[in-house]
Amino acid sequence: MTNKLYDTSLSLLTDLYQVTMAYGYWKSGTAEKEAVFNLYFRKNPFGGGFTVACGLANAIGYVKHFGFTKKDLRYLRTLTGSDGQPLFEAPFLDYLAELKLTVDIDAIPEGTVVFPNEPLVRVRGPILQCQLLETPLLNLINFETLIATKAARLRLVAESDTLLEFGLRRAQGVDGGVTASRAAYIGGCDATSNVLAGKHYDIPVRGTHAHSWVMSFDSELEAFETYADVLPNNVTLLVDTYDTLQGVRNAIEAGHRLRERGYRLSGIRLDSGDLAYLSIEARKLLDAAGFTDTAIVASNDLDETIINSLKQQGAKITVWGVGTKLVTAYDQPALGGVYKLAAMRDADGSWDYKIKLSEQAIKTSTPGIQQVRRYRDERGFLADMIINESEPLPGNTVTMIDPLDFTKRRKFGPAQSFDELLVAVFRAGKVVYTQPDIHAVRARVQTQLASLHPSVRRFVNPHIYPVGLEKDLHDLKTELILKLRGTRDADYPKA
Ligand SMILES: Nc1ncnc2c1ncn2[C@@H]1O[C@H](COP(=O)(O)OP(=O)(O)OP(=O)(O)O)[C@@H](O)[C@H]1O
Ligand SMILES: O=P(O)(O)OC[C@H]1O[C@H](OP(=O)(O)OP(=O)(O)O)[C@H](O)[C@@H]1O
Ligand SMILES: O=C(O)c1cccnc1
Repeated sequence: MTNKLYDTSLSLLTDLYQVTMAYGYWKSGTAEKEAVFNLYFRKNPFGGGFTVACGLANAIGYVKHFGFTKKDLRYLRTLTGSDGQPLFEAPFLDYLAELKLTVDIDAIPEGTVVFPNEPLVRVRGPILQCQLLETPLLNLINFETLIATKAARLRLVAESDTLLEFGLRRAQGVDGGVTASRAAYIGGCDATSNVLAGKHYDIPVRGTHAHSWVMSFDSELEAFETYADVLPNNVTLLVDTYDTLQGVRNAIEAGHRLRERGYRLSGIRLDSGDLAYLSIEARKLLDAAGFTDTAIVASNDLDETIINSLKQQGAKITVWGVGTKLVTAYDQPALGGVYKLAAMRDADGSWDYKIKLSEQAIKTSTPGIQQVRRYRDERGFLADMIINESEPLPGNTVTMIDPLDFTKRRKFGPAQSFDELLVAVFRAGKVVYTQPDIHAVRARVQTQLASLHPSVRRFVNPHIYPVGLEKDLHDLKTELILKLRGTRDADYPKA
């Protein structure tokens, strides 16, 4: 179910600085040094309280097919520096020609709800290889995670209504369209209008017709009757080309003829005007004519806020077509996922933990070979604790510390149930993970959302789901910060 686009090597789908750093590691003899990087984001998108992990399937496809082709290397050979001389020596390009990834990758499965600062993907292996994967992994995970989260928000407001993704025409290019359709389906859409995405990803495809169909006939009624004649088993008529309520009457007339032929008028679509008022009036007309099972579809720059408002206004819409604002993540066009070095193996075999300092505490990275423990009870998820997998935990009872306020702590005893979220995906460069099919991933999103407290799911000032660091990891991070800042203050409040 991965995009066929990734079935060929896309090793040059990276930033130049990854290749120049790779050259630097190779040239300075550190290419094989073992490193660990974590991919995470710092803020839930759309001002929400949760995020839906997505994009792993395509990331697996990318890593699986990684390798520099002769053509890639021929291109790299042409690159020059400021003195006009080649950037890369020939032996480095020979090294890339032979390069086979040997990394271990652990990741949180697609469809899992995730929160800021949790590693969604952890890459461990020779630093040169980890470095080359930074940009493509961020590209693949950031976008699909963003769109799946947007779709999950739409699903929450649409409740049991049908949600159709109509975004291809407004999407950010070809892959932006195809990949958005996949993530939108996983997040909770029921179908897409995007036929290529349907074929690639086994997503149901659905659709109505455009204004051009109506405009190409002398009358709207003739357009509707012809459409019903040629596609009697797929009749949802767009009624707003000239006068919406007159359009509904014409649809009803076409619907009567359809009925006589043993078919049904599946729906009408509203695409302009006051969708609450028009849907209520259309519903009355349809019901009075006996078309009680004809659905009212609405489209026109919809998003979760407008759908929510329309529902509160009593709109009689049960099918929502959402395009632009879904596939472009209109109100937040990027997820700010980052990929940070968290540890390097020393010559003596021990880990040298790494952090990136920042003036803002939230932006200081966390060291360690991170795993996420999600504590839960029978009602749902309680809290997520990031642990350092490479160090033994202090005992049966573990303490979780809020990374932004070390006085906020929580203890979890041995009886408390938890799941470890990151699972093995690659070992020594080989896939060891069985990707669930897209429908199972989509279903997972809904069970995960149901395990979140409603206060975390709400859109306005959502409750912040607790994510903390295990105490030893917190202490390690504090010590590294102090060391890097050159502070040796014994009085510094140690957790
Ligand atoms: N009752 C309503 N409450 C809140 N928002 C609505 C309601 N009805 C429609 N909308 C939304 O308001 C916006 C209206 O868009 P716009 O100004 O383009 O008007 P329009 O009716 O589509 O006009 P046009 O005929 O030019 O397409 C759309 O995003 C639409 O989804
Ligand atoms: O509004 P969105 O959420 O992006 O949903 C997709 C839009 O694309 C179509 O409009 P368009 O004017 O392109 O073509 P049409 O003639 O089929 O309406 C459709 O009617 C929707 O309004
Ligand atoms: O099928 C539809 O109604 C449709 C498809 C794409 C964009 N807008 C509407």
